[in-house]
Amino acid sequence: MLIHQVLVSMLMWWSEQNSNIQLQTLLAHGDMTQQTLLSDLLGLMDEASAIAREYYRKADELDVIKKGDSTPLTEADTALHHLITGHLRSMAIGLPVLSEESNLEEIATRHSWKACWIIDPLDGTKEFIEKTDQFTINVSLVIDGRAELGIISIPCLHEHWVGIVGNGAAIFSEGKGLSGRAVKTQSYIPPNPLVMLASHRHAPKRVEALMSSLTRSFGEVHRLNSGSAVKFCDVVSGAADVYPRTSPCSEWDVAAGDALVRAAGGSVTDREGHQILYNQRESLLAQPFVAAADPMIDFAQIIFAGR
Ligand SMILES: Nc1ncnc2c1ncn2[C@@H]1O[C@H](COP(=O)(O)O)[C@@H](OP(=O)(O)O)[C@H]1O
Ligand SMILES: [Mg+2]
Repeated sequence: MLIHQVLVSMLMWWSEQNSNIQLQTLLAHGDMTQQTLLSDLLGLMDEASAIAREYYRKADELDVIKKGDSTPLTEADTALHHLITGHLRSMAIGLPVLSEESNLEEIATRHSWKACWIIDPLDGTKEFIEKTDQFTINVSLVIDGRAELGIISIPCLHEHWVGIVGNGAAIFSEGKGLSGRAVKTQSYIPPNPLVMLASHRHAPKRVEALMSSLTRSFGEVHRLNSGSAVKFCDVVSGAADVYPRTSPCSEWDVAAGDALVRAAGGSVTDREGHQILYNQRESLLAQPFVAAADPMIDFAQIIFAGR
């Protein structure tokens, strides 16, 4: 075998043995493998992304409703919610779904769920309405409170970013099935400037406070703005080193990115440096967290100590 063929097959973690024990146990119930699961999910995300783009083309004409937390809702959010929840519920592993657009009745028993899908059918609805291209579709599989699998689809790039904790992460192009390219996070190398992610909507004071705590440890800190869960993909791609979040968001905004970044070799922790648990509390609002490309740096301590 040629060296490059050996390298390519080594990088294709998704065609190898699934070493995520939690996922293995769950898939055994549905007689599924990691490959059949991913192939099914990529087909679903192809369809969802195409529908998202159709709505995006006519975004100026969509009715926008303000929700309780004052975030917007469009017909696109609702259509994607129905498509994705319907498909996930019908899969052989038969798991419940917690979606940003679920009604209270659908998730009334959520605390008794050992495993579930947590999804945001359209993350970055404001970006969608304002046509910045930076909206995503987030799907995560949570087992015993931990995000084990995450997919962030970016319809405007025709890409699906996928991670399974313990196995790896990869980028799959739309319509190309399982022929993807593996990705790993990169270590921070001093004295390079540290790149910190934020959104242009986040309160300036909050962003400045985060930047100054990082400046004390790293010297030069650059800010990169991205909308929605694209920020997690930026951590994985090497475009940024760290994504600290103290502004409000919900568990469906975080879980897929959490699994993706950890699967790619990075870290995602709460302010105490602990792994994030999902669907465990009364509130579905996410706690402050930090996602980082280099897991050897204790960003939680640097950012949150003394706050
Ligand atoms: N006041 C608030 N409460 C809860 N979540 C909020 C919020 N303001 C913004 N968000 C969340 O932040 C997401 C956008 O993140 P960012 O500002 O980093 O791009 C929104 O995703 P949706 O568009 O899915 O609602 C929304 O869920
Ligand atoms: Mg969202």
